[in-house]
Amino acid sequence: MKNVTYDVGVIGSGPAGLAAAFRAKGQGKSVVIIEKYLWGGTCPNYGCDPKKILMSAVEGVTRAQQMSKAGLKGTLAIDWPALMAHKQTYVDAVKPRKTKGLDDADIERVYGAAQFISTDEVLVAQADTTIKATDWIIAVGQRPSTLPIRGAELLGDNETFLNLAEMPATIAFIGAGFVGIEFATIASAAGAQVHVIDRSSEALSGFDPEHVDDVVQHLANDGVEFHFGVGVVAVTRNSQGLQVELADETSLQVDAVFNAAGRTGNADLLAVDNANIKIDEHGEVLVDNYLRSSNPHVYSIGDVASSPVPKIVPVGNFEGRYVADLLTGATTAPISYPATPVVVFAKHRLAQVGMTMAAARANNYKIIDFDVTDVITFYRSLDAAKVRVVVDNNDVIVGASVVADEAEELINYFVTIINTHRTFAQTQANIYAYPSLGSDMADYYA
Ligand SMILES: Cc1cc2nc3c(=O)[nH]c(=O)nc-3n(C[C@H](O)[C@H](O)[C@H](O)COP(=O)(O)OP(=O)(O)OC[C@H]3O[C@@H](n4cnc5c(N)ncnc54)[C@H](O)[C@@H]3O)c2cc1C
Ligand SMILES: NC(=O)c1ccc[n+]([C@@H]2O[C@H](COP(=O)([O-])OP(=O)(O)OC[C@H]3O[C@@H](n4cnc5c(N)ncnc54)[C@H](O)[C@@H]3O)[C@@H](O)[C@H]2O)c1
Repeated sequence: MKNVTYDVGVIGSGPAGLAAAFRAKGQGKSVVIIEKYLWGGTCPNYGCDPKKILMSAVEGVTRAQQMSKAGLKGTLAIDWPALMAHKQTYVDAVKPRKTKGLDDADIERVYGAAQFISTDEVLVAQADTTIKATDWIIAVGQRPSTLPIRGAELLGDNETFLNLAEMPATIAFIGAGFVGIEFATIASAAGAQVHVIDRSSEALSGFDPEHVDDVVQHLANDGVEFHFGVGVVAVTRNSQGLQVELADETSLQVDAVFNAAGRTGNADLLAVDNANIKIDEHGEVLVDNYLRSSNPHVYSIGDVASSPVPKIVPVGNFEGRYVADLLTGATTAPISYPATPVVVFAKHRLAQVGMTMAAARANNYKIIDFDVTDVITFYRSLDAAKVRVVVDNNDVIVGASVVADEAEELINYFVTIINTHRTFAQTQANIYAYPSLGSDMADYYA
């Protein structure tokens, strides 16, 4: 058994863990990082990045469909195996790139599942190693929640969907959250007949309901069938494939079913009791506003931290850098998050940042609607685009929601506007390239 000691130990090599490791090492700490599965974690291997690559083909098909009314002839179709091969070239390069980056930075890597054996020590049995660290950072992410239904073992998840060799003819997604809506978009564009089932009455909770309706309607127009307000009771195999039994006593016959019903933290697998670390019933580490757990030398960041912020890559990065700065004394302040944009990569993207529309209504803030369909960027590709903005009592922009082909880019302008506390008039202080998403903003209030 090998016994080693470091200043900082990081468990999990996803976006959060890597950000912490590089920052702590860059500030002079000795650092070890432990990974039990794929170096780089969820996002680049079986999350955001492969999804966004598959989405490129969807974007191409969508743009061609829109332009078929305006001078573009012919139809485009997704060649799934070829698209998957393209995706895989990206994913295959992740591990060598991440491990080389760690090696070049002189950050020690250990492969295997970590478990705490005392308040400052971890065992990685697969590597026959125990590791002591002055401070530990838990960045072990989340896994798909297990659905409490009969036949749960027949369901695929985000990883199996993003590795499908062939697109099944009919698919059901359980859950109309981020994963269900994004994967339904991809599967539908690739030719599958798609069902989305959600026990709640609407998709994408937390987003502006009217903009969510637009996203759902765009998908429904393409033939995606939504089943809201009904749970799944069981999934069973029969001679034609899989049968999904719904709580309203109807059933669906499909070729594949995917669990998109939420995720649960991985901290329950870390033997946290041995280190006096408290976790909640969702497998997430309870943290204070320094991201410190109940053990003062153990911190938690990214998806597995029980913090009130979206579980997305840029938040994990931000938290990783913050905790490293805390450990090196570069900061002593509690964590404070800037405006954080979230995006649903549906057929027409839905993005929001800052104050939600629900909070705006509760605060009696003004909500301004812009139908920007006729503004040059959206007009040229016949995109039905909408922007909704919240301003406070001083006309300062404090929130925005966008449904548009390029919402994930447009929302970034609002990130800067909100972080710099600008009014609409003050956004005219910048000159943006014309015509572009930036210059379009002048038209919003022209
Ligand atoms: C399908 C999908 C699409 C997504 N799309 C987006 C998107 O478009 N934009 C966005 O911002 N976010 C997206 N996300 C969310 C994003 O992937 C996560 O927020 C991000 O990966 C979290 O980073 P993390 O470092 O906290 O955890 P992870 O990336 O999950 O990394 C945790 C790592 O810890 C390892 N680990 C777990 N337990 C142990 C252990 N005991 N010992 C050692 N290692 C361990 C895991 O193997 C994993 O590699 C998506 C997620 C999914 C599932
Ligand atoms: N674009 C992005 O940034 C992106 C993309 C994918 C995932 N993510 C991250 O991953 C997390 C998980 O995403 P997700 O879509 O799995 O979860 P989610 O929480 O966004 O949505 C889960 C949905 O499943 C429904 N549901 C739960 N249990 C159910 C049941 N038994 N039967 C039917 N419906 C049920 C819920 O009502 C909800 O609508 C997100 O919170 C997000 O942070 C982000």
